Order: sequence, then C-alpha cells, then structure tokens
Amino acid sequence: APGSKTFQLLEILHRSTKVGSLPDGMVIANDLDIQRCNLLIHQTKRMCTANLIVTNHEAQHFPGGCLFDSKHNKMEPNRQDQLLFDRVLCDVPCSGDGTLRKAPDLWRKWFCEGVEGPLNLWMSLVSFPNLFVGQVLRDGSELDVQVCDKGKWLVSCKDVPKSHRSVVLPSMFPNGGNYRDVVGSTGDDIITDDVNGNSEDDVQAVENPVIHAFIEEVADFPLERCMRLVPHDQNTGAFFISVLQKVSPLPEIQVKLRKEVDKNVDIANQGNEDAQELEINSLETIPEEISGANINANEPNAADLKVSSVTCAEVDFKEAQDPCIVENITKNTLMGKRKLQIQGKWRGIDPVVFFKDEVIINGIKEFYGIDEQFPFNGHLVTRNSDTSHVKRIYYISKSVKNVLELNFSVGQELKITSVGLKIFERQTSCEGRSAPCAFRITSEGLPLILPHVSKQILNASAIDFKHLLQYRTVKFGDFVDADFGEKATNLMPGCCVVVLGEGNRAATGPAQVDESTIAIGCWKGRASLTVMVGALECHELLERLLMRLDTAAEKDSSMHEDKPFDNKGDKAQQSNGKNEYVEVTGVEGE
Ligand SMILES: C[S@@+](CC[C@H](N)C(=O)[O-])C[C@H]1O[C@@H](n2cnc3c(N)ncnc32)[C@H](O)[C@@H]1O
Repeated sequence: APGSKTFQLLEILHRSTKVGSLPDGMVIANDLDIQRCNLLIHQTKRMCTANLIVTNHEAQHFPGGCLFDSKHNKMEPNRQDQLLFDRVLCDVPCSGDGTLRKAPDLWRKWFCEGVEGPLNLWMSLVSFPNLFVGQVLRDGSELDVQVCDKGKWLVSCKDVPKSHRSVVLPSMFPNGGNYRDVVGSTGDDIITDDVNGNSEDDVQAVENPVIHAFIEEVADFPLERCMRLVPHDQNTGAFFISVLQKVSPLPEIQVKLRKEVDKNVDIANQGNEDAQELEINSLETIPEEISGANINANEPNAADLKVSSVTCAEVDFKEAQDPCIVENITKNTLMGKRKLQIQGKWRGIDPVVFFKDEVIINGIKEFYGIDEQFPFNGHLVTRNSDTSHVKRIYYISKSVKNVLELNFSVGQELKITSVGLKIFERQTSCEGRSAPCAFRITSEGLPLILPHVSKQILNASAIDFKHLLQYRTVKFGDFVDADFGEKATNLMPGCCVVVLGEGNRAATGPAQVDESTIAIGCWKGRASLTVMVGALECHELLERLLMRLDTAAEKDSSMHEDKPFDNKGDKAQQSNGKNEYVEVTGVEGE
C-alpha cells in the first residue's frame, strides 16, 4: 500500500483481455491525500493501464456527475449520464487499535473519541448515493463503548480497580477525563471495589447487560458478510471487512440529489465553456502570457508559483550520468519566463484536455503505420492546453473516455490527478536533426500499441537483442546479423521498435505479438541504434531474455559466453560514447 488493492483490481479487469486491446471496465482510485494519490500513481504505473483514473476528493463528497435536464426541469435518470459504480472497495481510515501491538507506546495516546472520526466517515460513506444504500449499518455511536479488562466488562472508569489504573486509562472510555476528576480532587477516595462488588484482586468475567442486548440485536444482521481478523490471530494490524450490497436507492437520496442539481446546473454551464476553451484546436492560438508552465500538482496554488527552469547544463549532466534515463528530466524552453498554464477547474492540478490535433495524430499514425482498427479518435488526452508544447500524450480506454466526457459536460467536477496510459512522448535527436515524427512510443504504451504497428519495427536475433540491452548503443555495422544491421540503417530516423525474434536469427516478416513478446523502444540515429529505456529496465529485460534462452529447447550455448562475439561486443561498447537522442525540451505539467 498504497496502490496494491488498485493494482489487483486492475489485474482482475485486464485478466481476460487480449494483447493490444483493452477491457471494458475501469477503476477510479480516490484518496483525499494528494501524496497518497501520487504514490498510488507511481505504484500502478507498471500495470500499463489505460483504464484508470486517479482522483483527489473527499469520498463522502465524491462528485456524482449527475446531469440535469433544465428544459424539462427534471433530473435525467439515464444511467449513462451519472457516474455510478458497479462495485466500490472502501479502504477506510481505522481506529488504529490493531497497531497497538507493534507500537505499544501508542496505547497511552489512544483515546476513545479518536475512533469516532473514522466511524463518522464510514457512516457518511455508506449513505453516499453513488456507492451504497444508506442505513445498512447500525449507527455505532449509539453503542456505549465498553472496556474489557481481564475478561471483565467495565462501563465507566469508576469501575477500574486501583491496581489497573496505570493500564486502563480514563481516556479509553467515551467520557474520557482523568482519575482525579472522576474520583475526587485528591484521588485518595479512589474506589477499591468495583461496581459489581468484587474486590480489585478478584476480577472475574461478568455478563454485561449492554453487550448482551447488543448481541441479541445483531443476531439478525447478515454478519456472515463481515469478517473480523483480529490482530493476534494473524499477527497483523487487524482488519474488519464487510461486503455490502445495494438493493435499492434511498428515497432521501433523491432529495439530496435534487439539492445538488441546482448547484450542478451552474457549474455545468460554467464548465461547458471551460471545456470548449480547453479542447485543443490547432487553428486556435492561446495567448502567450497564459501558455507554458510546469505546474506542480501538489501545490494548491501552483498557478501562482514561479516556474523553476532546469538549465541545459543540468540536463546534460544528468544525461551524462545515465544517458538512458531521460524521461524524468523536465526542461523548460521558456528559460526563466514566468508563464502560467491554463488551468482546468482545479487550481494546482493540470487540466485534462482531449488531444485532437489531426496533424500530429496523423503524423504519428503514418510514421508507425498504425492500423485503422486501433481507435485514436477521442482516446487521446494531454495535461497541457498549450497545443504547441504538448509533450506527453495519454491513451484512455472507452470507459475512461465516457467518464471524461461526462465530467466535461457537468463542469469538470472530477479532480483528476492522473488518467490513462502515457503512450507517446515528444523526443528529438541531439544530433540536431529532427526526426520525421516528433513523438516516440513510450515503454508503458508499447504493449498496447505494438500489435498495431507495422512500420519502424524490426525483429532482432537473440544475440543482437542481448547486445542492445548490454551496450545500449550499437552501431549498425556491429550487429551480428548483418541483415538486421542493414534493415536498421534503412529505418527512418527517430523512434523504432525492436522485437526479440526466435533463436539466433531475426524472424522475417511482420512481428508476431503475444503476451510473451519481448520488445524494446529504440532510437535510430545516424549510425547506430540506441535503446530508449533506463538501465534498470534494460537489466530486467536482459534477465528475462537469459531465462527464456535457458529454457528454450534449442538453447544456443554461445549466448552464455560472449567470446565469439567479443569483437562485436567491444565495438558496441565503444560506440556508447553518447546517445543519439535527447528528450525534447518541453513545458507540459504533470
Ligand atoms: C487505511 S488508509 C488506505 C489507503 C490506501 N487504500 C492504501 O491501500 O494504502 C485510508 C486512506 O483514506 C484516506 N482518507 C481519509 N479520509 C478520507 C476521505 N474523507 N475521503 C477519501 N479518502 C480519505 C487517507 O488519506 C488514507 O490514505
């Protein structure tokens, strides 16, 4: 955590999806804490999913996306017009008492009222219209909190035997206080016998009438849908899990929605204008003074912040340290100019903008030979409303597209911190030559788009693939398979994809892609191919490659010793002086 439950939900969603396609469903992951959102985004990145939206709301006030038919003065009951969830996993803040075992010091700070916060939150969540039907749980605040000490139920701190008062604190009872207040100003008149007439040394289990009544009451509840994992049984922090099923909408919800509708109408009118303004239209020019800035999504008033620019020298230094890790380097072409990016509704959060620049989109399609089956229209978004500086393009599934469209139509109610799968990223060559296509395919986007790519794609033999991963830049003439080297020479300059073929020769014909396909994004420079992933990813791919070769029926033993290829390998290594690509200067936020 955070992110592991979201990851598992996405895994379930993607489980039966064929390579190159996307599941129908989607996950919206929400947390009130923006830092937790960012961690979650990071953790789920390796899922490479286009079916996730991460939002930053109070869950009890999660926007409903409910449309209002102003003409007929009624709420649209159409399901498509509302953001309704089929299932909700609520991982709510807890009382924290399960943690006491591993952090006993907390016991002294633990106080009963502390549980009320989470309890109130749970109650407001279960009555939330988008989620569950309300009133499914008994209001816990009605319950008198009882303290059990050595098998005996204590209703008030007055009942605590003197010898136990250092352990059972008044703060553990709902009325709190301290022993001095409760038993007298001096504390001398401390009761030594408890309310049940037992002496303090004669503590015995007694039946508590309140608990008894409670047990009788809950006997009819469907508690088989709840599970309590007590900490000492599992040696964990304790969990209470319950499964609730919504069986019908609540009448009160209609009233509540009714009130919200009026508010939504105003927002929607405002929002539609915003949405139109924010849609990218290459014919429109955005005034310079409001374009191009790097907004930190964690800062509530980031739009007011100055833009800190990374100098060329800093970037060169970082690249010299690890020339392949370029993705995280943010350059700012504006160099010192303070410019503000157009913000969406949420200040400090980059706007989500449908990317519709046909010149760029058609250029990408043409360059990579992407088949028409792969839907682009309405599936691309950016986090930058400045068309001339779009740096990253994200792919969204149909389900996410529907939610975004609904969100725009109701005035951008959703505060979206992350959406979709980064599929293309702007890239240029440091040789100064501009590639015919300014956008490379990202490694996250590669699994999705690969089956649809027919140009700029090569099949490499295992040995050449291995050399690419090892040396990361290999001159065309240094490839073991001369045919592969020639094909690489004939590629267009810029981004290309190298797919691992079978055995020691590159496969011929178009790449056959399935779940087991190993492929890597590369840059075709003037004289060499350079892999476009970080050292860690290269290392992981190399391990996968070696494992595959180990288990292959026709294992080529030469793969495990470089001797026959030493010259080639050395040459390849020597050629790794400088990469032939560099991340383009960009100003997009996110
Ligand atoms: C038990 S943690 C679970 C976090 C996350 N699901 C995970 O697996 O790490 C509870 C989370 O609820 C978040 N939270 C607290 N109050 C909230 C609220 N009103 N709305 C949404 N999230 C809230 C906290 O920021 C915290 O991250």
